[in-house]
Amino acid sequence: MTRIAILGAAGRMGRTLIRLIAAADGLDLVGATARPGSDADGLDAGTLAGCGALDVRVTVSVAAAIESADVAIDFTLPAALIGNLEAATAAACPIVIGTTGIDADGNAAIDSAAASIPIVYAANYSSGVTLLQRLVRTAASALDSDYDAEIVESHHRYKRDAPSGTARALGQCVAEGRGVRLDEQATYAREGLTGERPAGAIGFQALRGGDIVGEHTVMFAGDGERIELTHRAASRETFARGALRAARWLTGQPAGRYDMEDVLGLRG
Ligand SMILES: NC(=O)C1=CN([C@@H]2O[C@H](COP(=O)(O)OP(=O)(O)OC[C@H]3O[C@@H](n4cnc5c(N)ncnc54)[C@H](OP(=O)(O)O)[C@@H]3O)[C@@H](O)[C@H]2O)C=CC1
Ligand SMILES: O=C(O)C1=N[C@H](C(=O)O)C[C@H](O)C1
Repeated sequence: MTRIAILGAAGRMGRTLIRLIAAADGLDLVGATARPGSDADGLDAGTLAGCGALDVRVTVSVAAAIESADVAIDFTLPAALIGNLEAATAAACPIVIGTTGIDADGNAAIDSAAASIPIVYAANYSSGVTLLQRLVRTAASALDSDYDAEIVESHHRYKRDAPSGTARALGQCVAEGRGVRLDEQATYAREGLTGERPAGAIGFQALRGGDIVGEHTVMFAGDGERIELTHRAASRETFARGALRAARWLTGQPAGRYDMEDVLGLRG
């Protein structure tokens, strides 16, 4: 039995994860957190998620939520990440992180915590996007920079960060395939008298609307042809199933920072 604590239990992903844990064999929900001041504090986590009471109270204390957990799963907001990492490190609790919009300090905090506990971080836990990242790296290394790279992502109206973490990760794959630095080539959105497109730019466009779960296209536009690699998620369960797979896998790993390629055994 893998005992799991969900950090961010009141969110769209948190509730999806709780429902899947409740329905799964071999998984047990033992803790759940909400933002301090949240109406969800003190509620039964299963009732909150809409799958019936699970006898697990939502708390604002990360330490209490992870006390008896084999692994924590974090789908919160960037502002919560450092505190969650500190609590996981203090409790020696492995953690799967799905939160996006993390800045350089947050990223450094993950690296630092990974020196003492095992951590999986992925901007997208779907198997399809994990494969897409490989395809994009391959395409970018095969095509010269006359093929302009543009990344277009679409998400629901509630999403708070842009471009998506997945879009940034795909941009990183283009940069790696080309052997360049993303921070030197990235162009975010366009407006006004922009001038001609700089050679080698990696463009990002973010669309927001309705209930779109998450769609990403990487376009390589050349003269006379273009290649488009697209992934469309139709359900949040796709991400949640991947995160649960990562959680099961992580409990057997030594301290270190891992991603979905490690979880899926795709590393050469
Ligand atoms: N890696 C992946 O595969 C995926 C990543 N994501 C990412 O996961 C994150 C969450 O997405 P989603 O569930 O849609 O967003 P939501 O806004 O629905 O959920 C985030 C939840 O975290 C809560 N929260 C904020 N601060 C804390 C805290 N300190 N402790 C506990 N809970 C806290 C929020 O509470 P409140 O609303 O009260 O502020 C909210 O309930 C986003 O960064 C998103 O981009 C999403 C899908 C897939
Ligand atoms: O906020 C979301 O919903 C999603 N966020 C992740 C991201 O920023 O890439 C993954 C997925 O696209 C859904």
